[in-house]
Amino acid sequence: MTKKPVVLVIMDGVGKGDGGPGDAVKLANTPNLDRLFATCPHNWLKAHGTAVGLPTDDDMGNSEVGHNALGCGQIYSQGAKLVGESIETGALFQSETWKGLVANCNENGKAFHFLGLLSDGNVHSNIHHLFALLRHAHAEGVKRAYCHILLDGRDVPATSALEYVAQLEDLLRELNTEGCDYAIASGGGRMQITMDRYEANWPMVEAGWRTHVQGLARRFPSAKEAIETYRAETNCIDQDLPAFVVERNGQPVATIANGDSVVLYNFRGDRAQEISLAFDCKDFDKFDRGDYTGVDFAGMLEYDGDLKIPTHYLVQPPVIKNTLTELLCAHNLREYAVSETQKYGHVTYFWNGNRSGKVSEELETYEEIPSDVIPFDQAPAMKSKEITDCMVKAMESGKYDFLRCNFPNGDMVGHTGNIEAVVKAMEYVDEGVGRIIEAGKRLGYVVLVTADHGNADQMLETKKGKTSIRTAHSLNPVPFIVYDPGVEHTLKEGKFGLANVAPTVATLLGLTPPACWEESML
Ligand SMILES: O=C(O)[C@H](O)COP(=O)(O)O
Ligand SMILES: [Mn+2]
Ligand SMILES: [Mn+2]
Repeated sequence: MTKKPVVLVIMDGVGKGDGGPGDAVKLANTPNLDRLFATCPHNWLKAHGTAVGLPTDDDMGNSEVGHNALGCGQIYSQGAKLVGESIETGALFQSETWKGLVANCNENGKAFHFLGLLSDGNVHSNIHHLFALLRHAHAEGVKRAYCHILLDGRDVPATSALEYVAQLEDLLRELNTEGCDYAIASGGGRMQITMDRYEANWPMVEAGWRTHVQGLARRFPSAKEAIETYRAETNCIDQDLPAFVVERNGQPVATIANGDSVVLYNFRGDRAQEISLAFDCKDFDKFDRGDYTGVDFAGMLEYDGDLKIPTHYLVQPPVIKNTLTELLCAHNLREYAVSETQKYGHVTYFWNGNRSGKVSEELETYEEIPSDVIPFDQAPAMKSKEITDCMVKAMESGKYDFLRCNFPNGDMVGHTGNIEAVVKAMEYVDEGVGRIIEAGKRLGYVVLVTADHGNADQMLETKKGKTSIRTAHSLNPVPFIVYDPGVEHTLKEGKFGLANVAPTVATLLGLTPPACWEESML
């Protein structure tokens, strides 16, 4: 077995499509990837459902669960599953945190607010979790409950928001019993307010704060009217719809007032951390919170195990142990990771089991290239050139034993639904892969090419005979290619998933994968 240093290229959101008109990976001109598939050993890995710890094989993969599995060589039950189980067993409602939130409403006459992504995408949240929380709050005597809804259209069909709003309004009507006020109070598209990640765009979070907490957005009599009006005026898909406040008798239905109880019901951490900090931090300095003095705040999960964000949460996340980084550090091996802001946390925080800290400051080097704040279909190259430059430079330095990068293009442009731009995005990824392969050959590296889940490979979907643009991830398998010129590798036959990548990297580096890991493909 060779003991060359190893490079892992993660092409975010690049799976194996059906080769049809919605398969932007196939439509793109990708001479480098074509050559790799024609000449190198490769497998197709399962990147969705149970292979990455999600409840069922109907669940598409996503960056969190994908990078968790890639980085730890194991399959952990993930947030989507753990929250579902905690609701089912009732453990969530027995927690001190939940009891405290309810008691604050019942004993101090405060309102209960539920903030989160309104869909059944099961990537960041699940509307059924929200429904369970609302029902329980009502059964436990909470009189006033308000929903602050972030419209999805990114993990679910692009214009499906009204279906989820209708389901929520039905439940709220049922819970509006004598003396109760249960209502939607505010909302907006998830790419406009509240759900920024990795500090790419704090003004987005501030816009969410003004909407949910201060009631300062355009007012409508209902969420439905807000969505319909904005659609007609802007032609935007759900994720990009502007913020709105629901009003009644000339006043916002409810704003999040000092002392109220607030649950952020998203379970995934990347896009939940900034707004959590805004609610949770005493000395918060990212924007002016007005006359805010504090609320009883809880996240659905703990979003960062190292930074302890947020202070209070309802469900314990998977505690991911024995990661590849831990193994490498134990053997004094040096690692390097790079991406641009939008995926920087994916190759660091998600990769290392949702921990933002390092195992070893000395052995780990992480580099972030600032992302632009623009719709990515307008610039499908994103920072692929800069990521490649950094990677090649790190390879040339000869300092590192294991290097990884994430090219966001297939995924970030894929989510815009603009097929033409996604084709270009894939061509930029291919260029980056080509340069890294060339450097690998010149400098003596093994280069592995893979992905965390599909997206660019399925840009169209047909439902009930109607074909429309797909903005969500696909359920397709992803490639795993071994480029090691001059060395014969035989990949084992069998069914493999993302969790088989870390053991394969360990094997290439001459290390024995821990017994708790999945098996190496070599
Ligand atoms: O957060 C997002 O952008 C999407 O919901 C999921 O995309 P990702 O899992 O690739 O980040
Ligand atoms: Mn991804
Ligand atoms: Mn994505």
